Amino acid sequence: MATHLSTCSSSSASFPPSSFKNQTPHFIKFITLLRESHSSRWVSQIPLRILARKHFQLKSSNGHPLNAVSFNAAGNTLGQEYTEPRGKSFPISDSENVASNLSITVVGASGDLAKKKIFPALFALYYEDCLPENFMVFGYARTQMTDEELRNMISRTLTCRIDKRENCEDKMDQFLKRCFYHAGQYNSEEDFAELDSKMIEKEAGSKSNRLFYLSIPPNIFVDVVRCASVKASSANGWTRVIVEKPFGRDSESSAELTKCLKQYLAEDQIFRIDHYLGKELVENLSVLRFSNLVFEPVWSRNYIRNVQLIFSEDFGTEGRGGYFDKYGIIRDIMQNHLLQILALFAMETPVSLDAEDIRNEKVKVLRSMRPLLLEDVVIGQYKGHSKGSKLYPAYIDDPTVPKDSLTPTFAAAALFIDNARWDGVPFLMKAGKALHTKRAEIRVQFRHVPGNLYKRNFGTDLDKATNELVLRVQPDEAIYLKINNKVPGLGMRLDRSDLNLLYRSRYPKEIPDAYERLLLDAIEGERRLFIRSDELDAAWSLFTPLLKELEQKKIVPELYPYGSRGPVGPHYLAAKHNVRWGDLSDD
Ligand SMILES: NC(=O)C1=CN([C@@H]2O[C@H](COP(=O)(O)OP(=O)(O)OC[C@H]3O[C@@H](n4cnc5c(N)ncnc54)[C@H](OP(=O)(O)O)[C@@H]3O)[C@@H](O)[C@H]2O)C=CC1
Ligand SMILES: O=C1O[C@H](COP(=O)(O)O)[C@@H](O)[C@H](O)[C@H]1O
Repeated sequence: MATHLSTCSSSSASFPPSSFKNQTPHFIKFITLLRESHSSRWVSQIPLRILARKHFQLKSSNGHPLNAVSFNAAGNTLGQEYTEPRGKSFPISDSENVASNLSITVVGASGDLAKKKIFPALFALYYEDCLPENFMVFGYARTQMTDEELRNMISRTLTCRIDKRENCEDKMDQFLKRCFYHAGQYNSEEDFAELDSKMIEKEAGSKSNRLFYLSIPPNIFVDVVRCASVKASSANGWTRVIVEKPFGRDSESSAELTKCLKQYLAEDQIFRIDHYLGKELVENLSVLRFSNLVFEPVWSRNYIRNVQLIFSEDFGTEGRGGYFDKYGIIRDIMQNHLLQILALFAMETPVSLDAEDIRNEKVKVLRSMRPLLLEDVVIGQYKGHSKGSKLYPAYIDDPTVPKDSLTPTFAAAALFIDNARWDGVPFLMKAGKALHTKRAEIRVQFRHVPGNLYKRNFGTDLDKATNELVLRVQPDEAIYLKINNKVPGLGMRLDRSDLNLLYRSRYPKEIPDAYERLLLDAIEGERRLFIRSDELDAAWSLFTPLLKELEQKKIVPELYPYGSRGPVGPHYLAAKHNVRWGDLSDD
């Protein structure tokens, strides 16, 4: 049976409360007796949900008791005093949180990401009973809309899980009733003050926690944070802000953004999202490594020959060319998503699963890495292509992209971690748009078996006989290990097979979207899957010199046809480091 670490619950005043619904009868009896037998005020005053939490069952995504980080007795995540951005400073007690409101404001509610990911993820959390009883969702953007129009817009994007459809329509109606809209400018304190009034009205006077999701272009991040923190932050609970990428274009602009955000927010109020960290297989990477004895001992240069981080999409920048042309694939995918996976993959065993322990280890990896050199990078850009009667556009056919754009839509790079564990092991990244397939995977190629007894059976190409561990992040999540085995029969013929953990066979239920996990964690104050500012600085330090050189030298990307396997450059790059791309043999 699978062990489920993450469970959610909602509150109730009756006894036994709804939060006890998953408790054993034994536990409920124990709490009942405890309450009945203690006349002392301390037990009778402990809210029931807290007693339930302190027992064992509610878990956030790191396996810690739900709320253990954000709702601890000291008041906030690190046990420090919570500093509220309007200048007030006070501890928040556990009991105060029990009856609190949660208001989630999606800034940029009219946009693509909000419709595609954020509202559906919020609904999924609601459906799964992961949101507190008193929660509300506010949409904020410049577009004029009524509450009803927002609800219509959202309702078109909501879906029920394939495996959980019970009462789904009713749940949708209930969810939509909790959604409200406020139109305003992003730099208007007045408009945010009106939003605040609307929130207070709906919050019905009780204590409120507020989460703002900045689903807007980065040039207006700071305006929104200023207006929201000055005029719409919670007066008596926590205020947190989820910031979407891009976090700057290089070290300087990123540092500037961090500095500006920190004028209004403390670091622990800022949740920099990298949605790849919320993907199921990326979460499983550490579990696989640290909870199985067979992997950790081979997780080093002694056994691993190279690691490959591969991302490809079978569509171009359609509709996002304006944004993409300023950033390119290196900033869009490599500097964040792939580098985050690399850091998780390569980190030393953290002291614990606490956010700071994990982020400390990740930052050490990033700081041990060599900045990228131009000679270890190749770039490409897709060109138009016709297949039968269908015409596929070139990147520069996008009307929002300049005709002479040199922005890479494809890149491959070899990175190195100069520490004792990984010295000399190439970490190869490859990312591209408009390729022949959509996939994201981590491939670990092991060294040759020394003095292999079966060399004769493999022939001379030992590369073909090395073990390879693949974590297929998407689509069709799987973890498989390529091994050599004997073909059954009287002879001695060797074969390559896969030991395959295919998620859809093993776990026939829908895997939650990454945004669900991340939103839940932000609500819980769990920061493990969010990027700390020093991680961000270290990540930019690796890529900034290369990005500047590419731009200053106006390096021309190698063209590749839309829908192809990309340019040939990556093959030379891999060969230079004695690597063979693993995805070629798996296609
Ligand atoms: N879309 C995606 O798949 C992904 C997006 N992101 C990031 O998420 C954020 C939001 O993305 P997305 O929803 O695609 O963005 P959109 O371009 O759809 O913008 C979101 C909203 O912001 C407002 N807006 C757009 N452009 C401007 C502008 N120049 N000035 C002021 N307001 C503007 C619009 O609302 P209104 O006019 O009503 O005010 C729009 O509906 C961005 O930071 C993006 O980089 C990250 C990963 C994936
Ligand atoms: O952050 C981004 O990610 C998407 C790909 O995300 P996925 O979860 O669908 O794999 C990518 O299309 C986009 O360009 C980038 O900004």
